[in-house]
Amino acid sequence: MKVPVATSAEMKEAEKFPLNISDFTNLIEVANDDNMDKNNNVKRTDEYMSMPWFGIDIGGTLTKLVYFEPKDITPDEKNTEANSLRKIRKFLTKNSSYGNTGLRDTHLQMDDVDIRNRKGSLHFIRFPTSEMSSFLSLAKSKGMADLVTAVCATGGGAYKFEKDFMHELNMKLAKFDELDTLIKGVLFSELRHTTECYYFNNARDIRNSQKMAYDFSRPYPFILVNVGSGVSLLAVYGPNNYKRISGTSLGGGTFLGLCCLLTGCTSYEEAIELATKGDHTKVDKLVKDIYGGDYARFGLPGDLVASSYGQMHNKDKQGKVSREDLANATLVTITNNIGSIARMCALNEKIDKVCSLTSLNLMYKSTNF
Ligand SMILES: Nc1ncnc2c1ncn2[C@@H]1O[C@H](COP(=O)(O)OP(=O)(O)OP(=O)(O)O)[C@@H](O)[C@H]1O
Ligand SMILES: CC(C)(CO)[C@@H](O)C(=O)NCCC(=O)O
Repeated sequence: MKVPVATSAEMKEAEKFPLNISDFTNLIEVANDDNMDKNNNVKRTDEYMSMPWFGIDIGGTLTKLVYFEPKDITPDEKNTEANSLRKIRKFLTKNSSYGNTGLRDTHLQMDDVDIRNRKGSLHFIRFPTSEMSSFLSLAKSKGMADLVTAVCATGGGAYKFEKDFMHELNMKLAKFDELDTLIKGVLFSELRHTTECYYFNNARDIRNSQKMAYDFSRPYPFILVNVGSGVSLLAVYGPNNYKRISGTSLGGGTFLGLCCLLTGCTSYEEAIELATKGDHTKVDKLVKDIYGGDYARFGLPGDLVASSYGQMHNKDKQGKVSREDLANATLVTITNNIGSIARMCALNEKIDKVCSLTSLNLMYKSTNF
């Protein structure tokens, strides 16, 4: 595969940009007929939109719903507010679970957010995409269809489920590209100085390393690694200037799928719990298992994984590993592989900043409406 490489002009251009609030005034996109082309792709973003404000990111594994709760409602507004709108606001903000599988991540809530001259809170709700039909039924029973005729949507599911939204809720999906949205989401949360962007100092000795805030005030250029079900790698040169440079199908979905197969676990939470307790060195073949120590000539330390799952061809060893070890090895395999690809991309692009974004620790990537 040919990997596109940044020209020196592109690199120079990229370095000029500091992070700038004016880039994000279009965060609330407007979903209405005038604003969408015949395929419901959004054309313009500069109009007023009536409440409620929602955005939905329908991914291959998880659907993420973001809801803006206005906190500056005037008494007048309260009086004229539709009863159904008030009910929906209460339903979403007073509960933390919805139906059988919907959950609100209260720890991710963003308060005192200014959007389109309104002050309020952003609430983040998620459910498995496989439960889309239950979500549509719930949304219908709560009267969503009476209040909203179009909702801004991203992720592959915005395309896949477009007809279902129309059929079940009579609701249009105003579609935004998932990678455009991803970048806006990253820059939006960074602007709020929430130190969502961090790194580990002394990362080689992870048990003694500390989590440090990363100063993202002059971000460009950077490589963005989006670990969803699959993985996309982007080279970002400016708020509206990026390219998708690579991808891999070995992502979060692979971790979860392999873990379920290998350990019999049935949920992501269980898979992560197991992985946290296990030891991958019982499963993998390390450099020292092959060399008896380091492979010094090429700088490969003895503790480096030489071959993922490399001990598992041996029946005796298979009998000695636990479910925890297998889950840990799966996590290490997937994350090491993503790390290697990210490093290769960074070298190719001559970019020294790599930012990884992942639901594996439940960060939300899109804050688009
Ligand atoms: N509660 C959860 N249930 C399922 N997977 C989870 C959960 N929490 C984190 N994950 C991990 O996050 C991954 C999904 O990440 P994300 O939501 O970013 O992807 P997606 O948007 O569904 O996929 P894609 O962008 O590839 O379409 C899963 O594959 C899994 O590894
Ligand atoms: C298909 C998407 C973009 C959907 O989010 C993602 O899952 C992905 O980037 N997968 C990896 C595809 C590849 O091998 O490049």
